[in-house]
Amino acid sequence: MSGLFLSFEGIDGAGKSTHIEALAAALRARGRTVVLTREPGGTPVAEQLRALALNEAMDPLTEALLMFAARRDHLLQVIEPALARGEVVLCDRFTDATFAYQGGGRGFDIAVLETLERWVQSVPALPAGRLRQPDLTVWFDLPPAVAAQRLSGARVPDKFEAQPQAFFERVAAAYARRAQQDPGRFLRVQADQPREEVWTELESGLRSRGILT
Ligand SMILES: Nc1ncnc2c1ncn2[C@@H]1O[C@H](COP(=O)(O)OP(=O)(O)O)[C@@H](O)[C@H]1O
Ligand SMILES: Cc1cn([C@H]2C[C@H](O)[C@@H](COP(=O)(O)OP(=O)(O)O)O2)c(=O)[nH]c1=O
Repeated sequence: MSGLFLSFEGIDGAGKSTHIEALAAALRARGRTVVLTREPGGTPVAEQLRALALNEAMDPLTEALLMFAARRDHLLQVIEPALARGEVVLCDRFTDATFAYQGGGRGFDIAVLETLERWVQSVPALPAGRLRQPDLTVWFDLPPAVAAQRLSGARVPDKFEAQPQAFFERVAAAYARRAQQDPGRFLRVQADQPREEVWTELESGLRSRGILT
């Protein structure tokens, strides 16, 4: 069986965590081996970089470099080996999050992010010039005001979750731009609905792409 790489994106509180576990169970029930992982993180080195990036103040270039450094380690140590074994990788966030948070939220230079993306996502398994990208990115699209309501009081906010709503408006707009640039890779799910309806929309999108049978 060939490997499958799915990433999950959206602003904080959009509902990713709620649905990733259920999807992992659905895929395992169909006989697939599933690797559940997340960014920044997924390896000991990348988890240390995550702790820095999510808790310490730093300039946007430093933040972007930490995200991509964590990603490089995660790709080489976890994602590429799993794909080579024919497994399914479900990754809670990937590079679109850097374009959304550092690019949109922080206003950092997109051209620099594109350069880093080319460096980091060039992997030995692919011919020169081709980048490792998710086969599909599920984008939980939720208005920032609704996300803020969901998260209020629910957990201690990290550095990003503590940002004002205007930051998340920019993040959401940057996700929309990324999706527009590569519509075939994105499955947009309208996340402002009850959990069961979000799941139904996700399931039917995955069925229509042959990922769930
Ligand atoms: N469709 C939904 N409607 C209402 N609340 C939701 C829905 N999906 C998730 N939640 C709640 O919103 C909060 C954020 O969801 P979560 O899955 O943790 O989001 P994310 O992983 O994208 O940050 C949680 O408290 C979760 O229980
Ligand atoms: C992958 C990535 C995440 N982030 C941010 C988005 C989130 O606020 C945070 C961690 O994401 P996440 O794991 O979704 O947080 P949680 O599980 O607590 O909801 O890191 C970036 O700013 N850039 C990135 O490249």
